[in-house]
Amino acid sequence: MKNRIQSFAHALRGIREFIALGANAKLQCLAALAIIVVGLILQFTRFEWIAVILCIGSVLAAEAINTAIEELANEVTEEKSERIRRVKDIAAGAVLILSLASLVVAILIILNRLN
Ligand SMILES: Nc1ncnc2c1ncn2[C@@H]1O[C@H](COP(=O)(O)OP(=O)(O)OP(=O)(O)O)[C@@H](O)[C@H]1O
Repeated sequence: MKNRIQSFAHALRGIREFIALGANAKLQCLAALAIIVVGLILQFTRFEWIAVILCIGSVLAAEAINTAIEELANEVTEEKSERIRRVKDIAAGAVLILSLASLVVAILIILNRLN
């Protein structure tokens, strides 16, 4: 049980560090807050909230993994490296894919509410 609590504490420390490290993370948290406020104003339905929560969770989790990959890559080498460039670009691409998909979901939900 103590191990479980310790793992949870480590994961919470990881979330704190990921938000402190990345400017992107702060922006994404701000965007999440904005859509939550819009949802409260437009009174999203239960299923719309499910979609929004999944989108927010996916983007933040992808950004956290991206940050972890960047940290690891920098530990491997801070010198110019084609492979490190590719690794970082692909990880950033994964965040972009989820961010764009989430943007489309948000737009569709908002348009649906306004109709
Ligand atoms: N060691 C390296 N060798 C070659 N290119 C690199 C290297 N480190 C970073 N890059 C390039 O610079 C970009 C930005 O990398 P950086 O580590 O500065 O991340 P960042 O500024 O936090 O970016 P992101 O917006 O993706 O979080 C990478 O996507 C990659 O194209």
